[in-house]
Amino acid sequence: MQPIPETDLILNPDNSIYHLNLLPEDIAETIITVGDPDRVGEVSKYFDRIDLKKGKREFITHAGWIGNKRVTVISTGIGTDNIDIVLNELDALVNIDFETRLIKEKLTSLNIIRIGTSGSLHADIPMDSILVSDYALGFDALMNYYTHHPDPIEQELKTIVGTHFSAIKTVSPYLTAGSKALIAKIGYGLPHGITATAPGFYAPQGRQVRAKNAIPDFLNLLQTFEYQDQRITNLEMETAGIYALAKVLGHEALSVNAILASRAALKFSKNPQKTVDAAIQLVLERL
Ligand SMILES: O=P(O)(O)O[C@H]1O[C@H](CO)[C@@H](O)[C@H]1O
Ligand SMILES: O=c1cc[nH]c(=O)[nH]1
Repeated sequence: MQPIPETDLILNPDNSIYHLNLLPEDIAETIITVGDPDRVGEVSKYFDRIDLKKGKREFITHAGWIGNKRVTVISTGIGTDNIDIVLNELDALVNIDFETRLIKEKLTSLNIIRIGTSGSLHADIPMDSILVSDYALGFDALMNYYTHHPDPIEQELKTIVGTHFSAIKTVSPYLTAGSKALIAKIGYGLPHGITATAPGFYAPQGRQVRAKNAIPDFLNLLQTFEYQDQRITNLEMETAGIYALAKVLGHEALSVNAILASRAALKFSKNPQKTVDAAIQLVLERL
């Protein structure tokens, strides 16, 4: 095995990983990701003890303890381009020996739980609810750059989805399941479905402010997808990248969505912080 060159695995002068600015001993095996850097403190304020605060750019990390469980919370910023960085660097922190630059013989599988905000596509998933992503469907380009192998159920759903969205010539959506173990442990009793991950917030989520949409019926296409007991429930910007890269790298991943927008009712939450806080408390209680 050849050592990974310093152009591919970049370490800072203090041996921390390039963007996250973290050392291997800084992270726990349970990682909560949030998009907004300000949400990191909203999670860690519930820790019994915080023993690490670090950051660089939009990647803010707090680590600490809930009872005798060590937990890390890290912000990803917006979009799957940032997820590429966060997932690869978290994986490197546990699975690459920074001294030898070799992949470790014994690999560690992290539990990665996103607490994000999202918009619901259906009237029966109201604003201010909390939803868990059984699957994530990426309309972004990230996974075109990685070798990945959908399992038979993912492949079947991906094919049906591809047919449903075949009018959109420029994208080939990718689909990955969330961790069954984490869904059972943390997602029980919550509304659930396929989360669509968009490469933007406005036209890529069917919004129109001034710039005109090239795919005017995109929202309707999302809302009308149905296959067996699955439908596309909500829209956000990171989950598909997390689910797909976590699977490629051998980690367990779950996305918990605080629903702030109801695209069916054309309404946005009047108290988003309360809903986000409810999602944070729910996840921490079930960890
Ligand atoms: O609240 P976060 O986690 O950032 O998630 C959602 O909010 C952002 C857009 O406002 C996107 O990142 C989207 O995925
Ligand atoms: O509608 C929404 C709400 C939050 N975040 C998104 O990406 N979309």
